Amino acid sequence: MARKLHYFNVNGLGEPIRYILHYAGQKFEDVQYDVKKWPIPHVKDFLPYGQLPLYEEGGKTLNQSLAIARYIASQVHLLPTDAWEQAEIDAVALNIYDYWSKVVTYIKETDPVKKAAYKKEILEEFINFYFSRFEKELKKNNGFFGKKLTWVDFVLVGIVEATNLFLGIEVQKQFPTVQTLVTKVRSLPGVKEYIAKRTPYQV
Ligand SMILES: N[C@@H](CCC(=O)N[C@@H](CS)C(=O)NCC(=O)O)C(=O)O
Repeated sequence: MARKLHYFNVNGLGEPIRYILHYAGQKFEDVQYDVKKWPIPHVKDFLPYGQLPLYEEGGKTLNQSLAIARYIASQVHLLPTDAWEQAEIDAVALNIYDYWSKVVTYIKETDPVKKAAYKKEILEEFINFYFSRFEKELKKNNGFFGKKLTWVDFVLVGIVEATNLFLGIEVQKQFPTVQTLVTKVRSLPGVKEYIAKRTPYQV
């Protein structure tokens, strides 16, 4: 079945989906758009909500990064089968995205004074608030958010990498269990080879 993932040539919301597809050994076309040339009118107009990522499979399309990651996970045994466990994993994904929304506010801010203030707030408050909770949840489960590796572990690693890219830090260094998860996911078969081959991202 033909699969295509449309996303930017950066490490953002589409990257964990790439990781999951590579880990699961799913063949897909990785369609990358140059973020520096965005918006590309004929692409933007083709997107249902004007945003990436977009996933295509068998002639159908799906937007929203979490819906895409979760759907692919369901096909490749990275989604728990128990409904309660699924809901717990969904909650983790939404908590991670609540954190990410703070960083997005910073990325989008154009006023330099406000931007500096947002950065300070993220570095001094939000990272600690969210990542200390991620640490706690990972510790409960032997280093994963669920009973074993699930799609949301990939989502956290993607958001850690995006944080590092946009804020110029290495956020995982302050949180040892998150750091272990990052190392584990980045070393998975398929993911490791993909990371070694990809062009380093810049913003
Ligand atoms: N909630 C959406 C957010 C998608 C989103 O923010 N995409 C950004 C890139 S990470 C985008 O397309 N930005 C370009 C634009 O809005 O024109 C998701 O999770 O997929």
